[in-house]
Amino acid sequence: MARLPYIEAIIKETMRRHPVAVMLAPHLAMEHCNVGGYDICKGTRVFINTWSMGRDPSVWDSPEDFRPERFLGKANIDVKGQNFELLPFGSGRRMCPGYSLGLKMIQSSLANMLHGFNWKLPENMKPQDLSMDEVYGLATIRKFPLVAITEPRLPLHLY
Ligand code: HEM
Repeated sequence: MARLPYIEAIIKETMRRHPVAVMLAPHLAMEHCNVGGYDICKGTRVFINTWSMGRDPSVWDSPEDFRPERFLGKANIDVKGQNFELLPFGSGRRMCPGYSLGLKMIQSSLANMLHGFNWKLPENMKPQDLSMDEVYGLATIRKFPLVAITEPRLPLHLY
């Protein structure tokens, strides 16, 4: 995967715009603390809204644009809980313990799907017609299923 930086950038950009968990699991402040100038009292239940963070114009340039290139050459912005502007797996002791497996599965599936097939939208449909609306829930899913046409791009004996 280290040699497929654009695939990695697509996944980061997707997780910024469409995080699987819009709201991270509730966390409880064990002690009084101050985060970014905000006092958080002991016992406060804290909700992290990754959806809003990914669309914050004070953090992201043109946040509504889907632009994987924003992550190229910026290896310092990662999804592993150290860059607080992008927390699709949470952060700290309660962050997702399956993040490495999850990332590898998404990266290899996407790379294989793009390597093995040409993808296009159904006839007459333009990319801008594609609804990217979501349904809020424990995990965020598309409001309207994606319909795409695939055709093999490799010799048939390889499938
Ligand atoms: C792309 C795939 C995945 C995403 C986006 C994801 C996302 C998350 C998020 C956002 C949390 C909450 C973190 C927090 O509140 O700080 C979480 C927790 C958790 N995830 Fe994942 N996850 C993924 C895959 C997996 C996989 C593959 C496993 C197991 C094999 C897994 C197991 C868990 C467990 C056990 C927790 C609870 C951790 C705790 O509360 O201490 N996840 N995940």
